[in-house]
Amino acid sequence: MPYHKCIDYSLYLVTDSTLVPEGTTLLGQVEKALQGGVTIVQLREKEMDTGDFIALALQLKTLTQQYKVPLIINDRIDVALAIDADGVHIGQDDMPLATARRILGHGKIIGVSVNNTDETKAAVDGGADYLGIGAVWFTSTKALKKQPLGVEGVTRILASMKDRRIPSVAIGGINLENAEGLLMGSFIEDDIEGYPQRRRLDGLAVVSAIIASPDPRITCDQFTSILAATNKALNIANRPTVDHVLDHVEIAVQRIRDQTPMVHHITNNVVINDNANATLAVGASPIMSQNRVELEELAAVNGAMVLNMGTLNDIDTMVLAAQANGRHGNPVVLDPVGGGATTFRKQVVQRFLSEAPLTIIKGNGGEILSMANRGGRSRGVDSLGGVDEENAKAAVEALALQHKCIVAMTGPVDYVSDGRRTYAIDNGDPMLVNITGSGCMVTSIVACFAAANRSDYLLATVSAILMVNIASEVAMARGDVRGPGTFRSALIDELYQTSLSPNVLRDKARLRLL
Ligand SMILES: Cc1ncc(COP(=O)(O)OP(=O)(O)O)c(N)n1
Ligand SMILES: Cc1nc(C(=O)O)sc1CCOP(=O)(O)O
Repeated sequence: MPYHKCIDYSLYLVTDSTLVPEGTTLLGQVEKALQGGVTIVQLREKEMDTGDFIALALQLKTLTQQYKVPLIINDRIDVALAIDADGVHIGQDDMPLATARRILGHGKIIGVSVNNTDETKAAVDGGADYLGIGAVWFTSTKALKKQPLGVEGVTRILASMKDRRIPSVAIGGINLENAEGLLMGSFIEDDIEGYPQRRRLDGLAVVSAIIASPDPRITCDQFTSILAATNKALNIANRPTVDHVLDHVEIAVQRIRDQTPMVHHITNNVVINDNANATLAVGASPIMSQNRVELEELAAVNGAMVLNMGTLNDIDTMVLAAQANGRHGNPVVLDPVGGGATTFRKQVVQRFLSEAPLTIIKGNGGEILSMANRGGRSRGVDSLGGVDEENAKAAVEALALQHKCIVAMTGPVDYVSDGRRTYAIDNGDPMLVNITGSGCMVTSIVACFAAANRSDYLLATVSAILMVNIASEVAMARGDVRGPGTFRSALIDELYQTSLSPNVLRDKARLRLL
């Protein structure tokens, strides 16, 4: 099953088949590393013929998919395309980033090697998904063209991404002895335009210390413990700041408009027209088919899938459609409408959780609390009663960790989490509760953002919810809005591509990192 989740760069294995110990194989070493907690794998083969490279990459893809870990291909975009890998890593002497992006599109991860602040700026401005900062230290794995950076040089590069930060891993000479010093030593804290910024490496990229280890599982266990201990010591866990998220909203909106992803909805009869219009308004393309015959074909061209439980007709088709989208690597968004209201609906939710590859679950307070077994009252499809922040945070985090997906709980305050990072969004006009299906509209827009922003589904979800909420505030402030009827039309207007500029979003956003 393809990878659907947020990218965890924390323990990044870069392979080298020339370094595997005698009596072992590359695939065997990678499997042990995966068992030990590697979170992302890059296939790096410098001397292999294309045919052999593709054959090995396919085998590795089968393996990484079993562990739900993304597979990146070093340098070779042709190989990445041939095996439909999750992305590529390119160096300064490889294909230019803009060309790679044009070929691969925005659905794939592109990492770029950087060794100084100019390269860093160019990679960030050029739309890289992550940076490989190196070399930190001398290494016998590769002949270096530039002087190693040391911890100080890595820190300088991290600090240079002052107001635009993208995930960053360090590479070169990293082992169990120096990893902690690197993570602790390159941590920086500063204050940018009133926002406290904490920055640290998002991960360690390691070749020889893992691939040449007599037991990669134990080695990776030890790296994982070091990463956890430093996270605890620094009291952070790869949490992008509010400022970074706001930067991302601008990019995320633009990506939908550039890509016009198709979003397949199996949604409820009450909201189908509004869902389609909201999808169109943000720049995506809706298709509302419920017909099983065409679902595989649709999944091949879709950008994302919405499963909305409101009127629940053909549940088998919903599961099959989600699975088809999963096979094609499309994010699947579940809206468990009324999920806690009846025994039947609770059973359907359980079926989706076990059989559908869910990327994002978006529900109201009652639905999410019910799924997290923390109470949750519903009347029909409406949520009853308020949810205090502590309980909301605990519920979204627990559910996200349990199901390895993004969870969003919408209400007067919206909470979005991947289990490690949780955001609260205080925007949104109260008039939203007076139009039926406003929550379903949010789900459609979450799917649009997820379709076009696959490298970080948490940020995609936060961006989507912010956009709808701010659009509701802008709509309500208009002189021509007199009640729910005019508000509904105004909301679609404000979601429409040209009306809600990134600057308006940035000015109005009330977002908190919990
Ligand atoms: C995560 C990561 N960072 C840096 C590199 C180095 O890539 P590149 O500069 O292309 O050099 P080669 O790997 O091709 O020798 C990397 N591979 N991975
Ligand atoms: C592949 C690679 N790239 C580097 C860079 O500086 O960009 S250093 C490097 C090799 C890292 O190997 P090891 O973990 O065995 O030291």
